Amino acid sequence: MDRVLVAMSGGVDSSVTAALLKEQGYEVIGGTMEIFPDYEQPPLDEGGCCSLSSIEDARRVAHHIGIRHYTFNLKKVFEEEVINNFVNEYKNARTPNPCVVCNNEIKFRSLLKKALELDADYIATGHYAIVEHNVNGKHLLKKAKDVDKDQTYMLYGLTQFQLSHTLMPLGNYTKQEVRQMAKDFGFRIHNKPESQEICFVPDNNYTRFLDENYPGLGKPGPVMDTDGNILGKHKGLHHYTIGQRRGLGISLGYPVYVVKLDREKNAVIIGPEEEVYSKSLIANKVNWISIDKLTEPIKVTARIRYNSPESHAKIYPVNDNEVKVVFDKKQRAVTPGQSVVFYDGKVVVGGGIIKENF
Ligand SMILES: Nc1ncnc2c1ncn2[C@@H]1O[C@H](COP(=O)(O)OP(=O)(O)OP(=O)(O)O)[C@@H](O)[C@H]1O
Repeated sequence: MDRVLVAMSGGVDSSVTAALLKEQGYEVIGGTMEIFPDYEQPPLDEGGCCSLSSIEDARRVAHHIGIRHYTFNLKKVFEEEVINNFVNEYKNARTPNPCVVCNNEIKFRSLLKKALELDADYIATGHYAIVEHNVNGKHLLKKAKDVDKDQTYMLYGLTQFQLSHTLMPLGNYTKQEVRQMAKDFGFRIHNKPESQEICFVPDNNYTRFLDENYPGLGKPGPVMDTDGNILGKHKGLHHYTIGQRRGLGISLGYPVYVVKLDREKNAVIIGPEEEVYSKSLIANKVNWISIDKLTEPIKVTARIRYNSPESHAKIYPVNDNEVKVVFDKKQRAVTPGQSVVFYDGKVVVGGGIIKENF
């Protein structure tokens, strides 16, 4: 019988994952990660991911379905890999995706290591995505049936080794079906609200999180137009992101947007809306899933942020680590630090992190 460690957050999705796999005949073990640094522990009753009440929820579900449950303290590696990267990216005037780093470095590296140490064959999560093993010698990642919930954008960084040891049984269900299953399994948590966007940032207010915990991260500086004329003052680059219109405090008689964050000049560059669009980008830290490597240009659809639609593009090899993406139509707010993910229909081809746009 194959053994699987289910990553249990105490939420609906991972609880149903554990119950489904048990029904399918796996030997299931539950594992909950403690990842919040001590300064960010939510109050007991708030119940965000990996708060004490979430660990209790996960434990209760594990007991209910009759499986072993472990708690793993991964606070140190989470702080080193995810939070430090998040803070540094803002320091470097970029806009990060911490969930991508968490998947690559925490869930599918540190937690997978724990799973293998427990002699598990697989790790399973409640992500909405489909993993298909051994398709023409590849382990594929595909979009979820529930397109609104699809999480492949956050998972493109998984290696073939990681995918070979991964199960994501929710990919073929809609969220509504999963909630119904949670109810049918008799889980008290069946109507628990969705988890928030960035688990370690309260109320998704990342500027407050950065200002409170990392004072001095950004310094005030000039707001300029693309010709270098100074038009005002900003509060620190981490308060701004490309495409932003509100909160600039500048009136030029026409709408203006952030078009670039210039780290060298510590300047927010603004301009009219057409300057927010770009046709091409360079991405680095690329990872390929359905292909071994990019040797010649190919046509794909590409997504430049979590909730954006896919756009037609051609991707060109630059070197082993970098790729150039040329879109058929100009894209709005191509943002350094965000990931770009490439698809061939439902299949994830690969992706990388946006380094520059032009
Ligand atoms: N603290 C944690 N410990 C163990 N696994 C976790 C933890 N947080 C998240 N996961 C795993 O990662 C998956 C995706 O996390 P995400 O934050 O997107 O949660 P979610 O989609 O709201 O799922 P859930 O309903 O299970 O909380 C979860 O389904 C779970 O398998």
